[in-house]
Amino acid sequence: MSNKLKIGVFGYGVVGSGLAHVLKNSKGLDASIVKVCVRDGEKERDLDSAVLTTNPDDILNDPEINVVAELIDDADAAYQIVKTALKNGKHVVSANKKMLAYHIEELIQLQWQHKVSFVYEASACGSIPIIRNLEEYYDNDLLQSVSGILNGSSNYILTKIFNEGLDYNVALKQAQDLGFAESDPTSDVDGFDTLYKLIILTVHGFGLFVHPDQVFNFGISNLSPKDIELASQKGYKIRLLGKVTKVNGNHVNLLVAPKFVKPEEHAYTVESHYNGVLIQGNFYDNQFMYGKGAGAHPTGSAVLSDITALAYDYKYEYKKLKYYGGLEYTNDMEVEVYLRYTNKDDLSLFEFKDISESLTGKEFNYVIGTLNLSQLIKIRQQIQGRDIFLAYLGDE
Ligand SMILES: NC(=O)C1=CN([C@@H]2O[C@H](COP(=O)(O)OP(=O)(O)OC[C@H]3O[C@@H](n4cnc5c(N)ncnc54)[C@H](OP(=O)(O)O)[C@@H]3O)[C@@H](O)[C@H]2O)C=CC1
Ligand SMILES: N[C@@H](CC=O)C(=O)O
Repeated sequence: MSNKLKIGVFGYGVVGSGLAHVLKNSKGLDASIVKVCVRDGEKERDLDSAVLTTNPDDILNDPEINVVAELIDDADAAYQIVKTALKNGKHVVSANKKMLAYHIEELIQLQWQHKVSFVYEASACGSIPIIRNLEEYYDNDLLQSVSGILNGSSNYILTKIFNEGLDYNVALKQAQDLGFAESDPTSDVDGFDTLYKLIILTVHGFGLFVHPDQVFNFGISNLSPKDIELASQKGYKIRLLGKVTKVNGNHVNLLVAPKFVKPEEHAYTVESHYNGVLIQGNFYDNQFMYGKGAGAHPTGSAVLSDITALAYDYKYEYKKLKYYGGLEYTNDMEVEVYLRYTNKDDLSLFEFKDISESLTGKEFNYVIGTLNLSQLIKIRQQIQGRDIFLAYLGDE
């Protein structure tokens, strides 16, 4: 892009203010924030009132603004903003994984149609440049799986519980106060945030659009001290993982669930709000990326990196979509799971093919066994609200 970057920012919360801070502290980029649109014009902010607005059109219809940074916590409003910005010929940077998970296919088409760039590195794994790497380096057929800890808040909570014995709700409150959690933190703890990120990584890693409803996701909100005790006795930690795997060469599966993690696995070492992504491929085997997955400055840095890329006319090429299509989604996969349940009738919902370990007691019942993921998808509405906890075993 030959022109100076004139940025219109939507949102001045954790990420928006983080971007302003890192931009102020980075030299050599000819870019400035000329307008910031927020929801509440009355809030106290460290911003010149001349740049502040509550009217989206002040950015979307300003011909001087050539880059829109969409950093708000409302996915529906974000979708409208991003669509209009692209249609108005503006380059767009976004951090909004929920919006992307539901609308990425349409927004990719729109950016092509209007010949602008749409980049969103901050939407997956905070400061880890995973999307750019999937685009540029893992741009061939060798990639077999991408898995890991994609959510900083849940990892922060699990670390605090395991390492310090902190109460779940206290740890969650800390994650919120530190700016790691989503405005609705159920997205973090119930695995939706991980799911949205995994969907984005699947587009870039495997060239496949998967609707969030197709994927089984389970979170950590039902975790009990008994689960932690059992995992610890076996020498495991519990971590919330997202995993996309190529199956039998022409299918792809996505899974989001807590996992019993062994000391020799990469995820075992990932603590606090850090994320860790394991990339597995033919011939190169395992590669691991690690970094801060949430918070103002790590995420602001990822947004700044996208803005800098725009200065060099960077666009995602979506090579996997264009040249490696043909993969289909499947949930027909065997998984080994740990299921802890309170009500004995709940066990009958699960069609275990074999059970390797079980315990039935007054207050604590569990089984470890194998079942098919497609069966879990079928019963996912039924298991909601029940006092059960589920974690998978097997490879990370
Ligand atoms: N926090 C993090 O670590 C990370 C967050 N993200 C993503 O970044 C985005 C922003 O998150 P975060 O900064 O934490 O959220 P915050 O809640 O801290 O800030 C949200 C901001 O959006 C503004 N806003 C909400 N709706 C509108 C609207 N319709 N028009 C204009 N402004 C609006 C709010 O305005 P007001 O201040 O007036 O309320 C606020 O400034 C989300 O999509 C999130 O998922 C991605 C990676 C990491
Ligand atoms: N709430 C998210 C923020 C970054 O994506 C997380 O905790 O990872």
